Amino acid sequence: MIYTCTITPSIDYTVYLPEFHAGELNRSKEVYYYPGGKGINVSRVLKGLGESSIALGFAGGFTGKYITDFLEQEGIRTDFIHTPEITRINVKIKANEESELNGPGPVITPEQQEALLVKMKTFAEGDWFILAGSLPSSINRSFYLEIANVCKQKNVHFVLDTSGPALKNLIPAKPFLIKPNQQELGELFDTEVTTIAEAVQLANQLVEEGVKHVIVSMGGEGAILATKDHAFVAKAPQGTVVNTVGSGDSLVSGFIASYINNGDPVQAFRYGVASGSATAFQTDLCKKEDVMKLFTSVQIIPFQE
Ligand SMILES: Nc1ncnc2c1ncn2[C@@H]1O[C@H](COP(=O)(O)OP(=O)(O)OP(=O)(O)O)[C@@H](O)[C@H]1O
Ligand SMILES: O=P(O)(O)OC[C@@]1(O)O[C@H](CO)[C@@H](O)[C@@H]1O
Repeated sequence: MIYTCTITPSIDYTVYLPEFHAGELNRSKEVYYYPGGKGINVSRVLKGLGESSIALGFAGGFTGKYITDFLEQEGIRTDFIHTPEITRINVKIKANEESELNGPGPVITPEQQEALLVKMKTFAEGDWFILAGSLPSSINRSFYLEIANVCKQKNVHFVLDTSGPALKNLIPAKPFLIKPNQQELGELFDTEVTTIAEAVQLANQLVEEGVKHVIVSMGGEGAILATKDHAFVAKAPQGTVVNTVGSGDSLVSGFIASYINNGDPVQAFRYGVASGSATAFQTDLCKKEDVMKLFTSVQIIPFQE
């Protein structure tokens, strides 16, 4: 079974308008209310790619109920721990440029943290656990290490898509896959990543530290994949960008959906990049038919200095 875990879910209130003027009243004729948060996006994309998952994490209030109902209507199983706080609403403005306004995550009590660990006790060998999205610093870092430890003890594939200190602290847990974007990779090493060669060099360092697969997503440029055996560069397909929110999550989902069926990281990488771009080219997250249309146009080449 694949479990996704979103500690800080959201409703993504996405507003389209031709131009956005800060400091003025802006009116939009096209808005969407999608369940969001990186793990939840992964569950939704997996479903669209024909794979089932169970969405774990913390949700509360009317917004938490909206998310739960939405996912269940899409046929996605949920097992959220309820918070007294309402789940945040993140605002995404799609105008001449993309702007985002994300709220803070909830306070998670020690009892609620324990409740998540109890759910993890039922995991079986070979399962997948995808911890994705921001990890509030109000939660002690030892909790995240404990989560990673449960995965290790149970031989569960641990996939991590987060950023900042939480990402840094969990590298020693040797995840199966991490997917920083270019900026997040730079933050991890306290530098700025401007070229593919720099991204590959830093990704290789993470592989040396024990991460099995490092994918660095680079928006419209594509992505790179580093493993202990090789490094590949993928060029993203061309298309009209509509909404890139969730494209990184789609890359992760596509990689996993393919890998669990063929165990081939390069094929999985191609499918992942096609999934990321398929999402970038539409308002909602991608489905299998969108990905298949782009799959063959993703160019993958071995990295050369
Ligand atoms: N402008 C674009 N054109 C084509 N493909 C894109 C574009 N932007 C993103 N993608 C696709 O989506 C993948 C992930 O994009 P990106 O690097 O923006 O992820 P991210 O920053 O993690 O996104 P998010 O946090 O919103 O999910 C890219 O590797 C690429 O395949
Ligand atoms: O605040 P976080 O947890 O870093 O990111 C949350 C978020 O921006 O990420 C997803 C896209 O990847 C959106 O659905 C959601 O609003």
